[in-house]
Amino acid sequence: MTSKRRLGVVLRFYSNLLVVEDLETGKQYLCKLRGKFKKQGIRPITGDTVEFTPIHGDEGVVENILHRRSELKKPSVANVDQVIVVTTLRKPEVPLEILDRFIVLVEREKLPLVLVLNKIDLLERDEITEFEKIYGNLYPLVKTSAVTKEGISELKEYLQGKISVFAGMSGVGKSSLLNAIDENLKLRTGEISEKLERGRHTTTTAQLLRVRDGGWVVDTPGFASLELEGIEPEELRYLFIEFENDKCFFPDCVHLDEPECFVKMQVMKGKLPRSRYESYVKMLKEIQEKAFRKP
Ligand SMILES: Nc1nc2c(ncn2[C@@H]2O[C@H](COP(=O)(O)OP(=O)(O)OP(=O)(O)O)[C@@H](O)[C@H]2O)c(=O)[nH]1
Ligand SMILES: [Zn+2]
Repeated sequence: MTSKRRLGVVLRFYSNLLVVEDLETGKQYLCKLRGKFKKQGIRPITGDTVEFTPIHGDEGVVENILHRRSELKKPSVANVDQVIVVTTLRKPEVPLEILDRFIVLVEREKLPLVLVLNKIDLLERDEITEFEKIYGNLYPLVKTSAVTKEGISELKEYLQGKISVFAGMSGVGKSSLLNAIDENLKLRTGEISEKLERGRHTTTTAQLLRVRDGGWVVDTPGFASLELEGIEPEELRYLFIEFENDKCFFPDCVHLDEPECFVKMQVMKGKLPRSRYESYVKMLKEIQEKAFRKP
């Protein structure tokens, strides 16, 4: 029996066992951890790339964790490549301020963002155009309908070869989009986990689901809490990526009441969307108030 080490991605956990997908063959292995991990106090998390040795059949042992490119805390997933922020303008009408909050939180994690405007089957042409005017130049924007399937293949292309987290307010259609992308997504947990689920093991951590045409999606939405916890008042302006913060008269300008503020001038001239600026001001005031209330 050959026991060559292979590279895999951690899909999910069952107490002390983990399911690893071979990066080359796509085959899934139920793995144990080498004892050294416990001694060293290190544990792989969902999304980690690991070196593992197949033992027999579909079992293996994890030998090493490779360098983590990124680590999201809620849900706890390593190596997330991008966040897909889904929003809608009707049913529900997601306030732009809520969308901007999602964007700020993703920017804070320094993760690439793809914006999805879903339920376009419910929208008039000019509603879409207006939305595009604000966000079209900031982020890749995919317009979709889980009902008519418009934009689904474009969205699939963004998922190719990447680990993606979906985010967005309740009811915008995150699950519906995943179903439209791959109708087996919810079921595709592999034979290994079926075997386990018949036992009493359950998985409590986030899981990666394999997308049929390539890529993985995290099974739990990201950024469930829209708290701006930990963001400094001086930091917020950099999370609005279109603000040209270095052009104001005062270098530390936070674009509120300072004179000769370039950002406010741009809003006045219509070169910067008012809604984005208003979201910024609301969030800034909220952060400032919290900072003030701190003992
Ligand atoms: N008209 C229309 N309805 C849609 C579309 N996508 C989803 N819906 C409907 O919107 C409702 C909510 O969709 P879900 O996929 O459950 O939304 P979600 O974002 O996963 O919601 P949470 O699980 O609460 O976070 C369902 O009734 C869907 O059928 C769409 O593109 N067009
Ligand atoms: Zn300014």
